[in-house]
Amino acid sequence: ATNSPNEKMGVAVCGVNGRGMSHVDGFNHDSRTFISVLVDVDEKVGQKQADKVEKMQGRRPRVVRDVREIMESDDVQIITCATPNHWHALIGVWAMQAGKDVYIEKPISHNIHEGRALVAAAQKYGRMFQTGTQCRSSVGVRGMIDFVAEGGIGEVNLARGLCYKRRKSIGSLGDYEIPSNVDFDLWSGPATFTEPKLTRQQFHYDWHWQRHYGNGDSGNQGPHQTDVARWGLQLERHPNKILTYAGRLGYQAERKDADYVDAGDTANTQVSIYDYGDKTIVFETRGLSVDNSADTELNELFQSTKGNKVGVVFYGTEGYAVQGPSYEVCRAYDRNKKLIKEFRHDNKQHGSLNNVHMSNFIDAVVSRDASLLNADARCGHLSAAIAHLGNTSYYLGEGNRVGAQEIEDAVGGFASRDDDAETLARTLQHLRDNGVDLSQNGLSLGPVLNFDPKAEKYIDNEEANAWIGRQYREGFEVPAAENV
Ligand SMILES: NC(=O)C1=CN([C@@H]2O[C@H](COP(=O)(O)OP(=O)(O)OC[C@H]3O[C@@H](n4cnc5c(N)ncnc54)[C@H](OP(=O)(O)O)[C@@H]3O)[C@@H](O)[C@H]2O)C=CC1
Ligand SMILES: O=C1CO[C@H](CO)[C@@H](O)[C@@H]1O
Repeated sequence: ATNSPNEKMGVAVCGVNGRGMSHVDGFNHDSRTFISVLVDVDEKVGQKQADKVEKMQGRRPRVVRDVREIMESDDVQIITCATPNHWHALIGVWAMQAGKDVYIEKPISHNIHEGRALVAAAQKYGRMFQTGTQCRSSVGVRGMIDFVAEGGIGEVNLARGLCYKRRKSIGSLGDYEIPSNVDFDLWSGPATFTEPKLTRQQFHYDWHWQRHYGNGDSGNQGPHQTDVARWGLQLERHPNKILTYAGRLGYQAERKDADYVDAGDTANTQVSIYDYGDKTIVFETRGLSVDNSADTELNELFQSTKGNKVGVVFYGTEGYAVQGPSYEVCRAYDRNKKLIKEFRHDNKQHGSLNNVHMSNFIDAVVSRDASLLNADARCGHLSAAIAHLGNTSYYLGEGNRVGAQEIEDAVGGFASRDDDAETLARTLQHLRDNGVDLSQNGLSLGPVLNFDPKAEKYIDNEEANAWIGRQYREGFEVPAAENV
């Protein structure tokens, strides 16, 4: 390691309004790298954050708006991406084609086609690729996963991921002015323009809840937890069958206006069931309040009846293992829910999770050994795909607002290791607790999707296959895996 910027590897961070500054922290913290460029389509955001980086490392990074400008730069060896989701894959593919190593935020893709392209590009160009799922570098999570693998809670065939995270309405659907500093053409990139162009009040962050750019909370918070679920169940593949019931509900009650239309179009309440043959993952998203909910067992396992619950529960024949509520702490319980073991990532002792995950990536970059990576492209692809598969079932059934009985019948006929009727009953109770009138605004039921994990296509379902990719704008096409 050296203190001379010239002898360190230069890092360009793309998208620095929020998460990108954690990338800055992580790479600034590692003595092998320095921040050479900030890329942001909002020049003002880029300059403001460059002031901070200059104070941090004593050298001002260049600020550019268009990521294409840095592909040939000699002071850029690594490109990281914390832009909105619809840009992740294209930046990743372009960077790897240009010979850069990449650190890409979760979900690494906006759709399955993009995840495939990233996996292929990393392989073809021999680049190091780390996914921003930092739980993979948590000593606590790893300890729990090892414990589960050694049979610590018996045989395990079911994991439940939870994103119970309060998300208020993002404001009414409208026609809003694009902030003057933003180059909207560039911001949109691979996403075709909508008409009107901007339909949400807050430009930043709330794109997560518009499917054109984001993937809802199942694709935002979700990939952290589905990744842990997949890891613990040792599932290095896609599922065979998927079923979702979901809706964007409760905002009329929240706003006390029966006609209120929120600008988001991703589900804020969603249960997706993934059948992997011998194992099941269930992922539950709840954006309405879960305070004092009727989820007796989950309340016990998370040791709380209040606030958000973000984590994973593994159900074993001899007990339970739980990641959450933080990424640092995991616990194992016996069948009577008596605590038997705790696993911790101690930020003081082990280093902050964020930084450790980035240093793991830098280790691989320096040694050119991809086997060191805690979350490579395929890992990121499989976990992001879980969100895309579940959302596709929702989008295809959206708006049918079927009754509870119809959902119960559908989940009853679906091969699952979960008590599906109980999960449905809890979900319905949760909605009632939040003032949702289920006779008017019920959940929608998606079709069962049969998926070919090898071909990465839905079986005999062209409507679903249309969601594998998207219509790209000219100049912003994410190539097919075969053409990267
Ligand atoms: N691993 C983790 O724990 C976390 C991961 N994330 C992930 O990070 C990503 C960003 O989230 P967040 O920071 O909250 O979102 P924000 O909307 O706050 O920030 C995104 C930034 O990216 C900029 N941007 C948009 N397009 C481009 C582009 N083509 N090139 C360069 N910059 C661009 C935006 O510009 P403009 O200023 O014009 O809007 C904005 O500054 C998400 O994908 C999210 O999933 C987020 C939080 C935690
Ligand atoms: O990864 C993430 C975890 O939490 C953040 C804050 O809610 C999310 O927005 C984010 O994208």
